[in-house]
Amino acid sequence: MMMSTTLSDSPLSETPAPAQSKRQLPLFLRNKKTLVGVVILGFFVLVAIFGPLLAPYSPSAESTAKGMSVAAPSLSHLLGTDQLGRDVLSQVLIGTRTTMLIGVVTGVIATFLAVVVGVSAGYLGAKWDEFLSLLSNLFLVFPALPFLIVVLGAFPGTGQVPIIAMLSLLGWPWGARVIRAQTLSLRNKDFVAAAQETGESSWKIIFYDIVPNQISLIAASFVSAVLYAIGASVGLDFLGIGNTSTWSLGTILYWAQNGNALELGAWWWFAIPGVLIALIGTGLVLVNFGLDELGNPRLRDSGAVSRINGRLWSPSDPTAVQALVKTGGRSWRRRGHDTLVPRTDEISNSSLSGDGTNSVSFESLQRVDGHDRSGSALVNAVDVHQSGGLNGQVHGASTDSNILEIRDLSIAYRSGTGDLKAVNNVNLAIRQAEIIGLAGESGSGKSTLAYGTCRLLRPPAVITSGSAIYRGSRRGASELDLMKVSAGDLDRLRWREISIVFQSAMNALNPVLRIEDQLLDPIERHLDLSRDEARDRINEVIDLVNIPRNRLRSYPHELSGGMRQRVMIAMALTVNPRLIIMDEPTTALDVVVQRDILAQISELKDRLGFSVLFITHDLSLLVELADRLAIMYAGSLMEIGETSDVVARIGHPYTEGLLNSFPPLHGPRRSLAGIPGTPPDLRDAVQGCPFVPRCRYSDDACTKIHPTLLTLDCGHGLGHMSACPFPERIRGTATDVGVVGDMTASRDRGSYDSV
Ligand SMILES: Nc1ncnc2c1ncn2[C@@H]1O[C@H](COP(=O)(O)OP(=O)(O)OP(=O)(O)O)[C@@H](O)[C@H]1O
Repeated sequence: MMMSTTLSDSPLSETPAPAQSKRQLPLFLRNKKTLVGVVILGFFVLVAIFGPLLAPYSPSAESTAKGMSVAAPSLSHLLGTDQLGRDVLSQVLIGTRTTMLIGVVTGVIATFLAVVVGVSAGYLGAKWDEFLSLLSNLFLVFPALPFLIVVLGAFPGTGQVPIIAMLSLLGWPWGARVIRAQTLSLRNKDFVAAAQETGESSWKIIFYDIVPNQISLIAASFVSAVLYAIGASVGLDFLGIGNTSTWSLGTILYWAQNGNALELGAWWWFAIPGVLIALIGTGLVLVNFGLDELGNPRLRDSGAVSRINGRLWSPSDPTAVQALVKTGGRSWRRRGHDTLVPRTDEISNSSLSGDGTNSVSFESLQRVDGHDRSGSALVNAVDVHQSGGLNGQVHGASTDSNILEIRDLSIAYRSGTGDLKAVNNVNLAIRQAEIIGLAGESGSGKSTLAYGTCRLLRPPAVITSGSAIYRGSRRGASELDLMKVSAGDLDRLRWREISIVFQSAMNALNPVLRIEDQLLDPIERHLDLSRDEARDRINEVIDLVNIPRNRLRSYPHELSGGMRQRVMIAMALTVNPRLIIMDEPTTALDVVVQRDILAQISELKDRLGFSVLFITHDLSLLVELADRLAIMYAGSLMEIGETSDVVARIGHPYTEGLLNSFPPLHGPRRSLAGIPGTPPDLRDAVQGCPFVPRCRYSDDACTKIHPTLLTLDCGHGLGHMSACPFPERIRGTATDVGVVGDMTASRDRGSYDSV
C-alpha cells in the first residue's frame, strides 16, 4: 500500500497558501515590513505636505502669559510649550516638513550623482573606472563634519541650501560604489554583449540595459541617501551648526537642549521630536528591506526554506554547490563520532592509484561502510506484475535493493496567482548500482522532482505530499524518510550519500578557488582524513575522471568545459556517495566530449557501484546510457521501464515523440519529427491525459481518463509501465528508433478512474 505524507508531515510544507487579500496587493507591498514602512513614511509625507496648514500657532510666536513657559501638554497646546511659551506641536508640524525636504532633495541629488559616477565607472571601465573610483574613495575618507562646519559657518542665514548642497556632495560615494559593482557584473552579461554586438551606442545600452536592471538597487540607494541626509541634518541642527532660525526636528532638539528640557522634566519638548526622527528612520529602513527583496526575487518568496548551515540554498545559486559540500568548518582528523573512518590496514592495502601511495581507496571505504558495492552487486530483477495496475505504484516495487523510493511525491510552486503543480504524485524507485534516466521536455518537472527529493528546493516550492524513503544509510537507520529527517541529518546525508552534479559546472565551481581546494571541501566535511590522506583521495578521484594531476592547481576558468564537468563529477565522487543526481551534466558540451563523459560515468558506475539519476531532455542520449528510463511530462511520469523495453516497445505517444525529436548518438541518420504544440500550463487544472492536445492517437476517451502508470504485459525484469491506456495504438506507426513489438495492454480499462 502506498504511504503518503500529508502537507503537515513535511518539514518543507509549513507554508500556507497566500491569503486572498495579500494576493491583491502589489508585489512590493506584500511584505509586512515594507507595508509598515510605507504606512509610516506615508504618514510623514502627509505631515510634511499639510502640517504647516494645520499648525495652530506660529512656531516662533512667544507667549509671556503666566504658566505658559515650559507648559505640559494641554488642550490649548497639545504637545506643550518651550521655555519661551512657543507651541511645540506647531514647531513639530513645520519642522517635519523641513527635515523631510532636506532628506528627499539630498536623496535625489546624491542618488543622481551615484548613478552617473557608478554606471560610468563600471561601464566605461579602464581609465574612467580608475579616476571615478579614486574620486569615490576620496569622498569616502573626506573629513565631512569639519568641512560642513566650515562651509555652513561661511554661509550663515542662507536657509537649507548649503546643508542640502554639502550633504549631497558627501552622500553619493556609497551608492556609487554599489552601483559600479553591479554595473561591472551586468556589463559581462550575455544580453549586454548582444546589444554591443548589434552596434548599439554605449549610452543606449546604459539607459536600456544597465540602468533598468538595477532600478531596485538605485531605489535602495536613494532610500539610504535620504536616511543619511535626515540623520546628518538633524545632527547638525542639534549641534547648532545648521540654520537654527529655521524650524526642523533637529532645531527643536537644539532649543530643547539649550532650554534644559531634560533637567526641567519637559519630556514633550525633546521626546516627541526624538520619537518622530526615529520613526522616519524606521520607515526608511523597512522600505529599504522591501526594495532589497524586490531586487532579489529569492529573498521575497515566502514559505518553506531549505538551509544548509543557516545559508539559503538554491540549485541555481552559483555558489550552492560550495554550500552543499562545505557545511562544516575546516577541522582535520575529527574523531569520536560516527563519521566514516577508514582502517589503516585497508588504507595501505587497497589504493586505487596503483602507485603504492598510502591513499584511501573506494574499495576500502565500501568495506568500512559495510556495503559491497562492486559492479557485480547488481540486484535481481523484481517482477512488478504482481503488484501492477494500482494507482501510485512504485516502479521497482519495495525491495531491499532500492536505495531510494519516491512515493506519491507532489511538489508545487506557490504564487500570488495560485499553485503551479510541478510534480504530481510521482512514484519512482532507484535501485542500487543502476543508471536511471529521467527524460522530458523543459518544464516537465525533472529538476523539481530531483531536488525536491533531497529537500533542496527553496520557497516558493512546497512539498504538498509524499515521501522519499532512503534505504541503508551509512549512519545506521535502515529506512529514512527524507521528507521527515531533521535538517542536521539531511546535511550529513547530502553529498556523503547523495551527491549532485549540476548542469553548469562554471556556475557551480567557485571561480576564486583552485580545483584542489574545491575538491578538498567535501572530504573535509564528510570524511575524517588527515591532510595527506585527503590529498591522496583527491588524486584518486581526479585520476578516475581522467584529469591530469597538474590541473589541480588551476582555477575553474583555466579549464575547458569538459574538464570542468569532470571536476564536478570528481567532486560528486570524493566521498563515495551511493546515489549521484546528475542534472543535464553534459548539455553544454559538444557531442564528442559528451560521449566521452557518458562512457566514463557508465564505467565508474560499474566499477564503484553507485546509482545515478540522470536528468536530461535528450532521450536518445539516455538510450545509450541508462539501465532504465522514466519519461516525465507535465509533472507526471508517463512511462517507465528497462531501456531496451521502452525503446523496443514504446508504451506512450509522448515517449515516441521524444525519441523522434533527437538524432541518435550513433547509427543511421533519420528525419526528426518533433512533438507539435507546447506542454500545458501547470497552473491550470488539466482534464484527462495532459498530453491529449499534442497526441496524434488521442480521442475523446483520453480526455476522460485519469492517467495512471500501469504495467504492460510485454515488459521483463522490473516491468514496463505506461500512463497511456491505449498503447496498442502506437503499433503500426513504428518509428525507426526501435521496433514496436507486439504489445497489448492486458489491463482492465475499467481500472482507470473516470474524471
Ligand atoms: N522557482 C520557481 N518558481 C515558480 N515556478 C517554477 C520555479 N522553478 C521551476 N518552476 C516551474 O516548475 C515547472 C517544472 O520546472 P523544472 O525546472 O522542474 O522542469 P525541468 O523539466 O527540470 O526543466 P529544464 O529541463 O528546463 O530544467 C516549470 O513549469 C517551471 O516553470
